[in-house]
Amino acid sequence: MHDTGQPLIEARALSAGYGARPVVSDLDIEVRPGEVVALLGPNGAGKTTTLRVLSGDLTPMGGEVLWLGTSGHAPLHRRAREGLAYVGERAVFSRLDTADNLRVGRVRAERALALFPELEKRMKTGGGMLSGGEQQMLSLARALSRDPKLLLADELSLGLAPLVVDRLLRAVREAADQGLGALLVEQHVRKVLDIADRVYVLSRGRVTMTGTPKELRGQLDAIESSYLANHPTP
Ligand SMILES: Nc1ncnc2c1ncn2[C@@H]1O[C@H](COP(=O)(O)OP(=O)(O)OP(=O)(O)O)[C@@H](O)[C@H]1O
Repeated sequence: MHDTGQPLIEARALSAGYGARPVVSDLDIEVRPGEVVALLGPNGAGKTTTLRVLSGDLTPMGGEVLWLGTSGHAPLHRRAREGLAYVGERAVFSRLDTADNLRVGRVRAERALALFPELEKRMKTGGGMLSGGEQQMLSLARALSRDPKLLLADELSLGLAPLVVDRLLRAVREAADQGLGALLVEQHVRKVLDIADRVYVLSRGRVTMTGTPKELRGQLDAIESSYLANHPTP
């Protein structure tokens, strides 16, 4: 456990959604410096909605979000300037090479390569020609190179090979060991539990379980089968 201070972000009795309908309700969630927190749950549980409202991309319908100890709605771009990084869909410019992708993100190449040396041989390769894993390393390198206080990441490892998933999660863990707080929505339940300090499980818009990975180990099967219930196998 690497807890070093007051929460970077805190949701109190938070609800959010689209139109008149809340999709998530009564959320109490916090992330502190130095910790990796996993947000798990089946498709449609409201994980992306939770990240969006925490980031400032969606306005709360009820309750509050405290960002750096201050309550009130601040848009994503303001929170981004203050140290919030959001990694959602792969945001790589396919027509720019890796070096230019870093340049437009105002990231020093050396900094990104220190995080992901495997990108060095791909600096002149167009973003669209990178593998899914390389694209995600580039997205994560761009986010982490700015030394954010908080990382919110939505399915970093979607569709990636297990070794690449390990690599991305290890980079997040190492950044957290240097003080980053991270909230990760992740389908690879067992892998994320290997690096997480705490876990929230969301079901139908509410937190139904919370604890350390050790505390939740005995319930892994239940957590995973709740996913499977929403992913019928062919
Ligand atoms: N922009 C939107 N407008 C209206 N409804 C939305 C919007 N985005 C999501 N929803 C609805 O909100 C609910 C929760 O979606 P959300 O994407 O937050 O869940 P999730 O847990 O991230 O699921 P997934 O793993 O499938 O992305 C779903 O019923 C979805 O249809």
